[in-house]
Amino acid sequence: YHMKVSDEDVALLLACPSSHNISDLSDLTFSPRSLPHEEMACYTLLMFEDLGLHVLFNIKRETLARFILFVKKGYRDTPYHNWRHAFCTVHFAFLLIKNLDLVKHEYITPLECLAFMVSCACHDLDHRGTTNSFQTQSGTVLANLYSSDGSVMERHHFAQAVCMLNTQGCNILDGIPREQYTKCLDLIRDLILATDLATHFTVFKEQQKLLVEFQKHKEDQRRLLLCLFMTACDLSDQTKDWSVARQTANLIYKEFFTQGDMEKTMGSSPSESMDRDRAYIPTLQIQFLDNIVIPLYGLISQLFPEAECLVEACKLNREGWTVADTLFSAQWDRGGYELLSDP
Ligand SMILES: Cc1nc2ccc(C(=O)NCC(C)C)cc2n2c(-c3cc(OC(C)(C)C)ccc3Cl)nnc12
Ligand SMILES: [Mg+2]
Ligand SMILES: [Zn+2]
Repeated sequence: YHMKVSDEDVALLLACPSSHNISDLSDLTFSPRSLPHEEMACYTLLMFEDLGLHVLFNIKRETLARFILFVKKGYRDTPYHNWRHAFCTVHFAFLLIKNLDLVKHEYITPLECLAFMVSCACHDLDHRGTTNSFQTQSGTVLANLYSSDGSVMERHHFAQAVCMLNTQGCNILDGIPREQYTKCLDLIRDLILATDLATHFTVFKEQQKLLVEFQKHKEDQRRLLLCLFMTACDLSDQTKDWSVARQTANLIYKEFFTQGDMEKTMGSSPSESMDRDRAYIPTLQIQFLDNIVIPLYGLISQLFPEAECLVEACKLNREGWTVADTLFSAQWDRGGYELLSDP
């Protein structure tokens, strides 16, 4: 298992020349999907260092580099839930921390900042491109392990994160005093579990109460805010321009339809979103934006006015889908699906 990341890989990453400097990446509109695949590990290292986390928690640069490379290898080559998605998620956390000045204004503590960045990197580790209900319905090993507690995939992602941290030479938390280490791991667990869509709705009601008057000194309120930020990071492609939002939908439905095909072969009938013969993507995306994405960034922008541009970007993408809808329905019977693929 250890041979997955060689000392040469680590040395290469430590010497990584980056074509942009980190300030180019710090704007809320910057799209991390525009960066070359082979530079993502390097930018992950640079983001952690830019936040000064290695100094605060005396993390050796070599340990951080090895951890990042292990996390990168911990993702499978699925259309959407891959290392690039994890990188985009970490990048958006970086954007929130920098642009909302979260640590400076004491919305989160430095330890919470570290847990937030690590949770984003690890939040979809070893994803197979299938949903929680697919695990349970097809009785996978992961379902046997976790289905009694729900959030099957998210519990697996957390278990994988713990496994990474316990790998020799990768434990970026081993420089932290015992009681802070436990608190950090507990927070990583909550933050990764927060990315289960099924629990999002219940928690979101709680988070809306935060709006009334947010008390920074209350740890449970900061934890709710961090869970809100986790879903915002997970969905951050929706805050970029139309070409990114459309391409992401393309990748997600590639995964969904593959799962639907598998479910058909297994004799069970897939839900509409998973069924390539029934799903109409523009309508599904407009519903997703209206029901989940826009309310989420809307709540964040009520707490942080500087995040208003994120809501505007999501609304523009919603417009994109209404235009696609008119185009699609005009061409739909003639296989308008190709419209989704890149020109
Ligand atoms: C563009 C976009 N469309 C989506 C459309 C539908 C769904 C979906 O899961 N529908 C239910 C199933 C049973 C059919 C998710 C979508 N999605 C996500 C996403 C969000 C997640 O959960 C949080 C982060 C908590 C919201 C968790 C996983 C994913 Cl893939 N990310 N981007 C998207
Ligand atoms: Mg996930
Ligand atoms: Zn994700």
